[in-house]
Amino acid sequence: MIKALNLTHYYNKDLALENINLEINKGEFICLIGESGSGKSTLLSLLSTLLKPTSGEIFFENTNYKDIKDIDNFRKTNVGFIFQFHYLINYLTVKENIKLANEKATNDEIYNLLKILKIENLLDKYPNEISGGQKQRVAIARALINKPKVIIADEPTGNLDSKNSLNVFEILKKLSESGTTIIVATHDKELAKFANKIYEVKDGKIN
Ligand SMILES: Nc1ncnc2c1ncn2[C@@H]1O[C@H](COP(=O)(O)OP(=O)(O)OP(=O)(O)O)[C@@H](O)[C@H]1O
Repeated sequence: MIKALNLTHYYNKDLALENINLEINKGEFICLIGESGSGKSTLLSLLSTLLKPTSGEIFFENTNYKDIKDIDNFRKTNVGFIFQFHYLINYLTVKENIKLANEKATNDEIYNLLKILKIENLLDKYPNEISGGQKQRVAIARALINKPKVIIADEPTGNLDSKNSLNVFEILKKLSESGTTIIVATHDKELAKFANKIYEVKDGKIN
């Protein structure tokens, strides 16, 4: 589904990733592990079109990223993002935060999604009225509302306790089992065991 060929990325003159080759199939759950600064976030940014590689190619369902005309629209329709910090807007309710990602989402769609994530009772709450784990589940709902084919998550549990972290990975696992491709960067080797494949990024390389 996603294929990366000989990806190399420099920030100015600093090499961040070198000659990465990856093939990710539909519904796979991939974990990138590695030390801080090893290049995980850079790789996620390249795979999700947020960043253009210095050299190399990336294909999405056999289409070269370079041939995609409207990359913003491509990203909006195909990729859902989850980050370490939830980036919810404090003066909007849970429902309104999710609507920001998809203004056409109906109340029923939002309710059903929140029900799957077991937070349907939080629909009209504001972010500062709910817990950290609940906020991250709202962020997951926001990433899912467009029914993306791929979820890219960068340290999605970096800010959560172990129980909530486990819960987030269980949700991601279920999503992959229903066909969504999941690519996650994490420091946590135990949580990485949820993945079908673990890649270690070290000094900008995958061995
Ligand atoms: N925007 C940027 N400009 C310049 N250098 C950058 C930028 N982003 C990352 N780097 C550098 O690229 C290298 C890889 O960083 P990256 O953020 O991809 O690592 P990481 O494995 O995700 O780290 P962490 O686990 O701390 O998030 C590091 O040396 C970092 O300093």
